[in-house]
Order: sequence, then C-alpha cells, then structure tokens
Amino acid sequence: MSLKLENVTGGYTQVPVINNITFEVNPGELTGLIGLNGAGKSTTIKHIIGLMMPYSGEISIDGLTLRADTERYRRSFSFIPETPVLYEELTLREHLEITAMAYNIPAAEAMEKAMRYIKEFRLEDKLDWFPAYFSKGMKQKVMIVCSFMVDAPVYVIDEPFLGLDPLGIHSFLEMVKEKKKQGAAILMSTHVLASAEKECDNFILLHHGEVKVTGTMADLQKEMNMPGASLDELYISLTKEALPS
Ligand SMILES: Nc1ncnc2c1ncn2[C@@H]1O[C@H](COP(=O)(O)OP(=O)(O)OP(=O)(O)O)[C@@H](O)[C@H]1O
Repeated sequence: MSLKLENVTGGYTQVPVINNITFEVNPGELTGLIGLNGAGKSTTIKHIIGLMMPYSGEISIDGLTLRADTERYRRSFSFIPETPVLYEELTLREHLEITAMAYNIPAAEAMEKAMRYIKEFRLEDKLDWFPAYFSKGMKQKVMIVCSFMVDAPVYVIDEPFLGLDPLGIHSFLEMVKEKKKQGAAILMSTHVLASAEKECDNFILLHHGEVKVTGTMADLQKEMNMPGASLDELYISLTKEALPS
C-alpha cells in the first residue's frame, strides 16, 4: 500500500505552511523527508496523521482517506513522533497493552511481537517501570517499540535519530530494514543527512513549504545538475538562498 499526497495545501488556522505538495511513498521503500528548520516537515506529517486537515488536496493510503473512513485510515499507519509522548501513570508493559488494544491486536500476539523489539533495545528488565524513570533515549525506544509492534502498511517517523545512542540507531535501522522487507511504505523526516543518504531509497526535499525535488540520489543529482554530489551538498545548494552570504 502506498501513501499518496496530491496537491496538498495546508497549515495552521491563520498560517498557511505547506503549498501544493505532491509525493508518493511506495511499499518496500524508505523515503526521507528532508528540509531546513521550519521547512514544513512536521506540518506535513501532522496532515498525514490527521492532526490537521488540508485546506485543499488529498492524502490517501491505498486510496483510503481520513475523511471517507477515519477509523480504517488511522489503522493503516503507525507513527513515531519526534518527542516521545508517554502516559506518566502507565508502565512500559501497560503502554504495550494499550497499543495492542488501539490496533485490535490480541494481547498474546502483541506481547510476542513487542518483546522482540524490547529485547533488541535491552529494555526487558524495565517492563514494570514508569516513564518518569526512563532516559530520553529510553522513552524514544518505547515509542519505536509501540509503533513497530503494529504491522501497519505505512510508518511515519519524525526525526528518530536524535535521542538514540549508536547501538540504538543500529537496532532501529535493522527494524526499518525488516519492515521494508515486509513491504511497508516508510516516510522518515530527519536532519541527519549522512544516515539518510545511506539508508533512504528516495528523498523529498522540502523548502519553504514546497517540494523542490524528489527521487533517488541519482534523480536528485541529475535534476539539480550536480553529478556525484552528496545529499549534504544537494541540500545546501537547494537552500543557499536561505543561508547568510
Ligand atoms: N502551532 C503552530 N502555529 C502556527 N504556526 C506554526 C505552528 N507550528 C509550526 N508553525 C510554523 O510552520 C512552519 C513550519 O514548521 P514545521 O514545524 O512544520 O517545520 P519543520 O520542517 O518540521 O522544522 P524543524 O526541522 O525545525 O522541526 C514554521 O514557519 C513554523 O513557524
């Protein structure tokens, strides 16, 4: 199933932010959403996950839209936010349980799926801990486990690298590869361009709320007439007008 944005324009009540955005995230592929601070990445993601409604245009997952079938649309994707959002009064185990309930996954099956990720992140002795005792990276890992324990066709991931240690990043990337192999379409926003260049199959370069260029590294290099350029170089060139001279 693919995630499709067609001519999406949107923003906050008085502040238009994204303008006529069109792109597609295909099954089995990791697509990087790249842009400067304020480019509109989080706003785009908020529209995809249904926290905001577009002024115009359409967002669909395999033809399914939020407007037409809210519940099925919401169950078609799983989201990892940039800032972990955990319930202070629930333990790690209870977070796994409510995620299973939200997605209608039988409890035993959900725990079996979750435990693979819990072990990979070395959290198995923390199942009965409350979030107040977790570090920032541990909270981020809980969000990743809650998202990946759901077998969704689409994953939306907002800046996953910043709170994780190198071992955590390695484990996370292995999980992403596994999801890709299973055919998931994954959209990931990040500023960590070296990792994005290495790991992503496709890129969407956003600037001032508009999609400037999309495609593989080879497509971007060709489109921007910069053969052999790194993602870092392409990105800086694209945003030069925004940098101080
Ligand atoms: N709640 C809000 N109300 C009004 N405007 C907002 C709100 N949140 C963000 N914006 C504006 O929307 C624009 C895009 O912000 P957004 O958070 O989407 O950027 P981003 O690309 O995710 O940036 P970053 O890399 O810093 O996370 C910015 O101009 C920002 O000021």
